[in-house]
Amino acid sequence: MLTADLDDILDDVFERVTSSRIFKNRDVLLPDYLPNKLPHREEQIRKVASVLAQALKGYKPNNLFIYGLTGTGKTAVVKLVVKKLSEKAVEKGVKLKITFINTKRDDTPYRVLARMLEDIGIRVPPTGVATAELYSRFKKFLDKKGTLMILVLDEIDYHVKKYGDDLLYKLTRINEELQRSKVSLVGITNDVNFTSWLDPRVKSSLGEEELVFPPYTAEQLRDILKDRAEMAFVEGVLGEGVIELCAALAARENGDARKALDLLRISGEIAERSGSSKVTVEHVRRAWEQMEKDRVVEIVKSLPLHSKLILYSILLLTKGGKTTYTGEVYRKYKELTAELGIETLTLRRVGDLISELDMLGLISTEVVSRGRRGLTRVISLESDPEAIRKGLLVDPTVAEVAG
Ligand SMILES: Nc1ncnc2c1ncn2[C@@H]1O[C@H](COP(=O)(O)OP(=O)(O)OP(=O)(O)O)[C@@H](O)[C@H]1O
Repeated sequence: MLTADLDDILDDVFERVTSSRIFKNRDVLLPDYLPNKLPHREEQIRKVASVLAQALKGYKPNNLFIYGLTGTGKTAVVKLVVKKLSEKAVEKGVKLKITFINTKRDDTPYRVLARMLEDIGIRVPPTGVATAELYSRFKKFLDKKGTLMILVLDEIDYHVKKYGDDLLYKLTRINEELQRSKVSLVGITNDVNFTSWLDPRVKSSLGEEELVFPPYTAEQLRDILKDRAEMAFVEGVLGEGVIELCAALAARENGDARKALDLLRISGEIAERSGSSKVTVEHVRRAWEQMEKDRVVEIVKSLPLHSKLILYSILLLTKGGKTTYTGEVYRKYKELTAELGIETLTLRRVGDLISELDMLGLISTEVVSRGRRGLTRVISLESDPEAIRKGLLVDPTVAEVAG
């Protein structure tokens, strides 16, 4: 390609984005944007605020445990409340330190402790100090400050599943070892079974106060989307039924506001790329399809190797919309493992992995009778073959057999 062509293309793209006829401010639809208003979360805001407001009187707030499915506004509510709370604390001259840590991003005990130290102004090298040492430094320096700390641990299940509840145990006991400071914990998770990972003492201490965030209904999502759409889109570009369709589709997916907002944003992006002056329900349908494909790619990428090889066998055997069955899949899978020179799982284990692929919605299976030869499962592909292929080929081992 000539450089001039490239310049033309980029100029065209930049021009289109900067002079968008669709978006006024696309960023307000991104997941990290924190709106000033959270419709249909008044009750949760009130509860979080009333627990944490004790800090303004100089008392240690009770620990708080928050549970709710993904996209139900847990992070947004807590962030909004702590933002206002720290403003109030400054206004009232109350010593309060609020630290927010996402333990999916800062997942190791080292990183969590390092972040806590950094937040009270102590620099920590990225590695090389024992975590026990970090913990005692934290206690020492926090106590020197004589302050109240609210420590929010978002997506706490990631940390606990990987590293156990040691750190959480220490943190729930920390006040017994502090003289002049106090720490309150706010744990957030979207995993219903999270507390089964916890020692009963940690569970009861973290859950001094508990709060559940219910999924949003389609009507509630509509209100949320309307508010954000006003800030995000140029007036009048949203076609009839766009918000309603986004809300209805996301309501079906466990009332997930993040998904609803993503859907609205991607619909706008598709409208923009296709040079349309309006966002229509057709753009929403295309955006939904694209999100579904992206979801499939992500699920496939995260499968273990043997599941990928089984799925790849199914992909080959169901070309052109055909169906296949367990015995045939097992033969193909055996060929692949032989070609790679790796162990072959038993037929029984492969049968289990096929059931898992079914549960993930990637394939569908139906048990049929083959007369005297017993039962077998008829297998067909349930998700987009291209998306499955794309997810599989990211794995170099699968790419090797795919030639
Ligand atoms: N009531 C609401 N009003 C406006 N926006 C909302 C509301 N609830 C959630 N959102 C938005 O939806 C997105 C997801 O919300 P949030 O991150 O708070 O969900 P979450 O429950 O913490 O999800 P996860 O468990 O996946 O972390 C964010 O962009 C947030 O601003």
